[in-house]
Amino acid sequence: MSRPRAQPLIDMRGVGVSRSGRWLVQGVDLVIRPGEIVTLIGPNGSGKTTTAKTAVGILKPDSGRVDRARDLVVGYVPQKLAIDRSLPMRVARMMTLTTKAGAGAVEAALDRVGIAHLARAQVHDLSGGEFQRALLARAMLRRPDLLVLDEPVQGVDFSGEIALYELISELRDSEGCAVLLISHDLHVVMAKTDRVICLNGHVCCEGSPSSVAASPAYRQLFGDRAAEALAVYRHHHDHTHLPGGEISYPARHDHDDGDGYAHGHRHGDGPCSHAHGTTREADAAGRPGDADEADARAVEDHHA
Ligand SMILES: Nc1ncnc2c1ncn2[C@@H]1O[C@H](COP(=O)(O)OP(=O)(O)OP(=O)(O)O)[C@@H](O)[C@H]1O
Repeated sequence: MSRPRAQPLIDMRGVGVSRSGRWLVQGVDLVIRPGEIVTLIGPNGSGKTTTAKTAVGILKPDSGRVDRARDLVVGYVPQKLAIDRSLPMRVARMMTLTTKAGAGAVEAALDRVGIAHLARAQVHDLSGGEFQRALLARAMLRRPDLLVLDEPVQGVDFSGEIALYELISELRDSEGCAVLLISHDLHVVMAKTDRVICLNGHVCCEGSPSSVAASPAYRQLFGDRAAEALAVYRHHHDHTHLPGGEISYPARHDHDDGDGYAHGHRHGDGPCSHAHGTTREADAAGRPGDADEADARAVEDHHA
């Protein structure tokens, strides 16, 4: 699965897609290297799905070119699924609708995303977060070089959203796959994202989450308020969930509750305003030693 860094999995240059005489996207450059997490953001209709579909070969470009690594295996979780969730179907069955896999592999994949206990559950009984995990597990069954996730946090509440982003970055680390993530949610960009590409029919700007948030093109597109609402989340692996449901804390940890200052506490010591196990990387202007995040702005999230 690991390929030399010099060889991109996807290399799009000047790509345009046109329908009915209208350019849906134009002049898009997108390079995805092995193990990278690249996030496409942009308003509704800005061409994120079109770009992702063109990257993986579902759509053909009308201009420019797309090069893909030889034998590239893609795990694609589309935004809209052709699965009628109201029909009776067990989770384990859904896993093998599009990919051949034995019962052991299905069980392992569900276990990997934390829902092994739901293998025999009905798909229509799953919560939004569980359903997204099942789709992730199904995509991982293919052992992809590149995982493409179109709006993976749809139908997921705020803390579930953070947990899903965590899971995605853990899968990247353990499986070594690259991830192309699509989001129109400007409030949260996972901290593990290597690069954000901001689209609006063309690439407006690109870079680390914090540099994109600070860029004039991003601010022009989404406004200063949106730029300030971009929060970058970090996870501190500070505790272990024991089989009996108890939580073990090996040591105190430092975190930032959004006031710009890190301080130590443990869950259970008192009120903890952030989602379980996750802290917000707030206004890094006041945080020394994190140059990459230097321009990050974070304000109270709009989900609270
Ligand atoms: N087959 C098609 N024919 C004509 N127009 C299309 C087609 N597919 C997409 N479009 C249009 O292209 C534009 C980009 O669509 P796309 O789905 O790529 O945007 P998006 O950024 O993913 O949007 P969203 O955040 O709403 O999912 C939209 O205006 C859409 O209506």
